[in-house]
Amino acid sequence: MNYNLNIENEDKVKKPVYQELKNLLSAGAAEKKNLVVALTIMLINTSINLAGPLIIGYTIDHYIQTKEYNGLMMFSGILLCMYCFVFGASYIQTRLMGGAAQRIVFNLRNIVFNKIQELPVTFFNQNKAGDLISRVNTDTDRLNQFFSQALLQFLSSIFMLIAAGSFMLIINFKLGLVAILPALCIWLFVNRLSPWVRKKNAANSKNVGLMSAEIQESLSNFKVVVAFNRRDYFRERFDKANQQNYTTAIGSGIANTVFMPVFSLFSNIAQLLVLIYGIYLIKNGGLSIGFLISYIAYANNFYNPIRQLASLWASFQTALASWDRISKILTMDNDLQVLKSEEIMSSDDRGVIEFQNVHFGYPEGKEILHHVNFRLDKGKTYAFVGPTGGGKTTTASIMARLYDPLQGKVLLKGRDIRSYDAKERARRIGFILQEPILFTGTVKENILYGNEEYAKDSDAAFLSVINNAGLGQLLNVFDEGLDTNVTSGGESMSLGQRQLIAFMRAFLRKPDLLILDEATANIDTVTEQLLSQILEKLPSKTTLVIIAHRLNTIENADEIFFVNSGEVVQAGSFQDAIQKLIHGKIQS
Ligand SMILES: Nc1ncnc2c1ncn2[C@@H]1O[C@H](COP(=O)(O)OP(=O)(O)OP(=O)(O)O)[C@@H](O)[C@H]1O
Repeated sequence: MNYNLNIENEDKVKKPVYQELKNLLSAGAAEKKNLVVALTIMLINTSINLAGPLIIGYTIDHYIQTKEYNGLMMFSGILLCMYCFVFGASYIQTRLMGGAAQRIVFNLRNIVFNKIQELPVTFFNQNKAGDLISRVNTDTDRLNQFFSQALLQFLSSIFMLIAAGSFMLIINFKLGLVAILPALCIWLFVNRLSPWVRKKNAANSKNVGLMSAEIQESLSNFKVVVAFNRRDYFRERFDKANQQNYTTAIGSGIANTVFMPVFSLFSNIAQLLVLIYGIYLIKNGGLSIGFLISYIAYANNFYNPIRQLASLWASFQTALASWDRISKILTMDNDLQVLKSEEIMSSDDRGVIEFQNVHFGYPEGKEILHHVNFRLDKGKTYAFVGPTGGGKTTTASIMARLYDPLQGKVLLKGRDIRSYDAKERARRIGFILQEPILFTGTVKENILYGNEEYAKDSDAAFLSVINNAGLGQLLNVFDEGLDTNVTSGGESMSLGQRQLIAFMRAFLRKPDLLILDEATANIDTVTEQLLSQILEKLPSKTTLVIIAHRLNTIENADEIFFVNSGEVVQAGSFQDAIQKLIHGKIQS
């Protein structure tokens, strides 16, 4: 599956407007009830507004020309009541839609965020965090604007347009045709230009995302930026992204306003035509003055919504472009699915983890692992060594099913690793990354991350769990022990401290397989020795995989594997491996 959100699907078919609107409305499906009530109010209001000109025309012909002022007062009163009702109903409708729009965006943000959480590591490799933030924040906000302000105006304009058009044709068919003809020119114009406007808006949304990604990258790497004095470099990059954003924003601004003058021109032409032809009809006795006034009001009621649609069209197109960006995330599936029908083979005798003819490459990259076969047995310690970029972390990531092989199979306890659900797999496999990730909170909360077993323990109970596991001494490096605050996603901790927290986090889960990817590289020698003593206390069932560059870390390994140029070669014990290296049987 292609997880790159910014790769456009070339053969995307253009959908008709009603289909697009339906898609957009699906975002607000949960607010259907409120939308229906608001829509009903809108229909009543529009109908009342439509009746207005008819009543005015009737009053002119029957009461003003005949000077019956009682009737005039009565109809003026009726009109006043109608307009007051419209005012009250519009207020209710606006409040209803404002609340509904906020709830739609609230739910949508949750849905998009949860969806992002479900997606595999490849998705995060292929998309920049800043762009994702922009989709969750900015694009959902644009939908909010559409739902709270534009949607009902949009629908009411369409309704008013159809109703006023029909009224005009019913009252006087020929005059109706004269009035409506210029609108056909507008329709042709809009039809031709809409794809262009949509493209301009999509380009602008994309650039907002790219700019946000640029900001995110420089902010999250600010230390390197400052240390290498690369502020200019990032300033230049930001300037470029900002410039692109500015250019596309101007493009979309022009596209969004291009309809306006055209709409005004044709609506003025229409009114002029109605007036000329209407006077001609009055002269020949085919129309009364009252009706011509009603007619001009209807022509207004017909062209005003078109003018309104011109500005709403932009909002509609922007919302569509944003909905496109959001729904791209929503339609993505995690391709690391759990296999349902995997036959459970006899477990332990097949080892803890086994690679069977595994081939792997990152998306759009060359193959990294070729034809890899090995088996790791229960309770043993294995070391994976090899040159930088040789494929050690990739091999470990496949063991933890962060990725699936392109070919071949990985077995966990004799069963295809794809048949384990995520919870079970995470319970069985502990993975300490080269750069452990911490979350804002306390040391305790970070150790307990993803561990339900001790989640409800009191502080004292949890401390005794830590002490019983022999981890107590590791807490000495934190000023306030378990209560030490972790801020800015771990930035307040040294790398070594972060590694210790990640170590305790993994250790307490008592996994079947514990992978340490350069996990002790930033810890002082004394603490490292302490860690190796603690590792000896791991349950005898736990298989340990150590990825390391320092020889002392792997001395006690039962078996060494060399990982180089995508090949994983079994090299025997530490001594055997050294001998093989000396005699050049393994390429270092
Ligand atoms: N997310 C990724 N997307 C594309 N290519 C990647 C990705 N991660 C790693 N690679 C590539 O895969 C190859 C193996 O990388 P890997 O991280 O597995 O090596 P390593 O042996 O662990 O290196 P080191 O000792 O430096 O940690 C490298 O060529 C690297 O550029």
